[in-house]
Amino acid sequence: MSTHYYNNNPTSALNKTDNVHIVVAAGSGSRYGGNLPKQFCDLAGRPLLMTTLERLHSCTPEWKLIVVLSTDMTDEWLGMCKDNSFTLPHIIVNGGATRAHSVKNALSIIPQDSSGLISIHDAARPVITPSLISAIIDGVEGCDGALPACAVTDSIRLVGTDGNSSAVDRSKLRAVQTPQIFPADKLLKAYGQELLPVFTDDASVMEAAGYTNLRLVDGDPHNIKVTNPGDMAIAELYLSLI
Ligand SMILES: Nc1ccn([C@@H]2O[C@H](COP(=O)(O)OP(=O)(O)OP(=O)(O)O)[C@@H](O)[C@H]2O)c(=O)n1
Ligand SMILES: C[C@](O)(CO)[C@H](O)COP(=O)(O)O
Repeated sequence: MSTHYYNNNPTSALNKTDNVHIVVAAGSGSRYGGNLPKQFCDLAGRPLLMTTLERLHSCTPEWKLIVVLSTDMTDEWLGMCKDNSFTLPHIIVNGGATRAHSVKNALSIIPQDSSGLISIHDAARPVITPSLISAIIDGVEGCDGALPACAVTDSIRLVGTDGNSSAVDRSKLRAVQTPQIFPADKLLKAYGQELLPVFTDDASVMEAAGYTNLRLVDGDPHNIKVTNPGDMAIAELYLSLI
């Protein structure tokens, strides 16, 4: 796996006490569609990923940034950075077959004796705010990790294999967002296990490894994941409001 230190000095890239944001941006954006993965599509005049990175950095300027990119998009991303005079230092790591594998690749460059915090954030969630990040960081204290979650506002039905469905008590459900933040030592251990398709987020990886003391903090309904066509316009609107 190659590692690219964008606008940074590789010898001073990561120390064991560093706090790190891992921004996963190696997906193909199949639900969003189009020729370019959504994280490189235009949001307010430049590639979405730049907004995500800048907002994370402005909330936590001392945290290091790792960006996970598919190998076939790395040169294109570097070109976009040049074209947009985007100079924020970040380390680029190759993506994996699934989101979880992309995270694992990023973790492979973190010092194994790291004592910092690691945040994992979807590139596709550009409307991240300082107050949400602060609440999650505060939430990690004394826990195995902290993650933002929102109450579900639609009614929910569970669909069986026979096509029948039944109502579910939505008061017990939460929709989970990112960033999800964990002590590095625990996260590194958790990602040592075999990665299963059911691991759709990092909290599920931690839980499967026995780290069940996970604190849910109030999520932000504006912190949407750009997933389907139309979501970009909503994200742009939300950015203009916050
Ligand atoms: N192999 C993968 C798959 C996803 N991601 C990242 O994980 C985040 C959440 O995934 P999702 O929104 O599902 O993105 P895609 O996988 O690109 O979308 P789709 O499922 O529609 O193809 C995104 O920022 C995406 O780039 C990643 O880094 N590596
Ligand atoms: C990590 C996540 O954004 C939390 O809601 C979500 O699980 C990602 O799912 P996706 O299918 O990879 O978009």
